[in-house]
Amino acid sequence: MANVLRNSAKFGFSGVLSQLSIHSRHGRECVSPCFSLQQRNNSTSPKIKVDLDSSTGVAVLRMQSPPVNSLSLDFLTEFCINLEKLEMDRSCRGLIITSTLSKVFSAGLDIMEMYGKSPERCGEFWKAVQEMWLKLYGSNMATIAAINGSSPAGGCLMSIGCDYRIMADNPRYSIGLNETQLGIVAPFWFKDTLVNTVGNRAAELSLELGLLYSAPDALKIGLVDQLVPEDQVLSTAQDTMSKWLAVPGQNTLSHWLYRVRTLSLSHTGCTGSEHSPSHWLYRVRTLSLTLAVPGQNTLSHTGCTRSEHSPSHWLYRVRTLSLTLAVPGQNTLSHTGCTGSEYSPSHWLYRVRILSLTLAVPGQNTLPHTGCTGSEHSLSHTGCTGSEHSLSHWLYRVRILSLTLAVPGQNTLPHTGCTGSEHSLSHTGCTGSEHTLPHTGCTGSEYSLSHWLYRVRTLSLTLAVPGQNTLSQYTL
Ligand SMILES: CCCCCC/C=C\CC(=O)SCCNC(=O)CCNC(=O)[C@H](O)C(C)(C)COP(=O)(O)OP(=O)(O)OC[C@H]1O[C@@H](n2cnc3c(N)ncnc32)[C@H](O)[C@@H]1OP(=O)(O)O
Repeated sequence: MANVLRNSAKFGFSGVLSQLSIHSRHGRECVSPCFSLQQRNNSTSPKIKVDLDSSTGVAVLRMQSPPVNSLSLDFLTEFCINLEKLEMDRSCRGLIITSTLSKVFSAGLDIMEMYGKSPERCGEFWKAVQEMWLKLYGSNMATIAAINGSSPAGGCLMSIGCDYRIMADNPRYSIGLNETQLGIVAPFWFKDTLVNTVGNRAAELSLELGLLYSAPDALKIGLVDQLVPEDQVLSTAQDTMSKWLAVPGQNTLSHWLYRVRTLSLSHTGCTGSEHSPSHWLYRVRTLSLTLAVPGQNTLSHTGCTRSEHSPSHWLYRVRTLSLTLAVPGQNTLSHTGCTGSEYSPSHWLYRVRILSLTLAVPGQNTLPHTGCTGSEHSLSHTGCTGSEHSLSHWLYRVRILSLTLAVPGQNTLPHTGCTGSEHSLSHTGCTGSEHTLPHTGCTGSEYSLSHWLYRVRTLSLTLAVPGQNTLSQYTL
């Protein structure tokens, strides 16, 4: 195994990656996802077995592809077809995913798919990986991963694509997104899903170091929700599922409202070729940026229908949408002007993303605004000088600053042109009535920094709700 992995890295994952991303963006469009899935399923013996209990509405999907349930194109195709069938079967409300193999849930993406293959095949493969995640994470069924063995990389992605994870209490089993250890950069949606599961810091550490966690450690960081003796993994999943299915409207509210963080736009009623995952995964960012622009956050952008207009739906959804996805569709490394060693994947890809998120003030957070030049590799591209260049200073401050700036109508970077006093709140450069404080109804002692740093965070979140972004509606 080690040889396979070493060879894979040696023969150029980066080349494969670039081939794949090019192909994904320009590849042929998929007329019907279902049709294309069926077309490319060439396997003979089933790698997936599904049993649906019509009395409970719960299906158990068993992965049975020795030796390690690696996610090959055939495997993924079969997996997606089965998922799609269950999704369309209204009697099925819950899905449990498990493995028939001893010791392994899934070894993740099939390494053999990742070198020595034609660009077309790589494109198909990568599309299938995305489809697997989109279908799973976007499922209307309650989903539980019954992890009865090791689950590295893509296996972990599959697990965190589910609503709940029960793992065999065996310290020899491991789980995690270890791609970095293989010289592969986990795509942003792997990262987002991990962040949703374990939080920012744990995800950052995990991805930068490519960590695999033993079952007990995985429980500690929240990567799995429960450990049970190996022979009870499935029965516990079945018991747990009944709790999920007992939640009123489980297929809608509780399930969706909290999960849409990453997938939000696939939920927006788009049809036809727009379903093509590669298309979506790359475009969603740009589209969502639009949604995050104050004054343009209208529902019509998302194709939502009446029932989706319910406030609770939107309050949760748009809030996370605008924060999470308020990433300029272009905050890739090329925009930051990074070169050479700065591409070091584990460090930059994960950190820059956070940084650029911070700078994601709609409409104004483009680097051209910051007048960046050569030195833009550092955080100085925000135009700040002197001691502000210190990295730790910026990484922590900019985050707060940008929240402040995210207040509609006041979040203009051109306003910043900060000088001297920019360490104070006046660094937004606002004057007179533009001062943010009068807008928010704050007075006197409320101007104090600590007050602001903590309050503005909440305020700006609130303001990101479409149609309600008016300060007058809030009594502070
Ligand atoms: C396309 C570019 C985009 C990249 C973005 C996403 C990137 C990556 C996501 C991934 O999922 S990459 C895959 C990462 N997977 C791993 O690191 C897991 C590696 N495997 C293991 O750690 C172990 O095999 C195991 C799962 C813990 C099981 O251990 P066990 O001791 O039971 O079995 P082994 O002897 O190691 O393996 C048996 C047999 O299976 C082959 N194999 C294992 N993993 C894979 C795999 N991922 N793909 C293909 N084949 C795999 C292994 O070579 C052995 O084969 P033989 O030597 O018996 O022929």
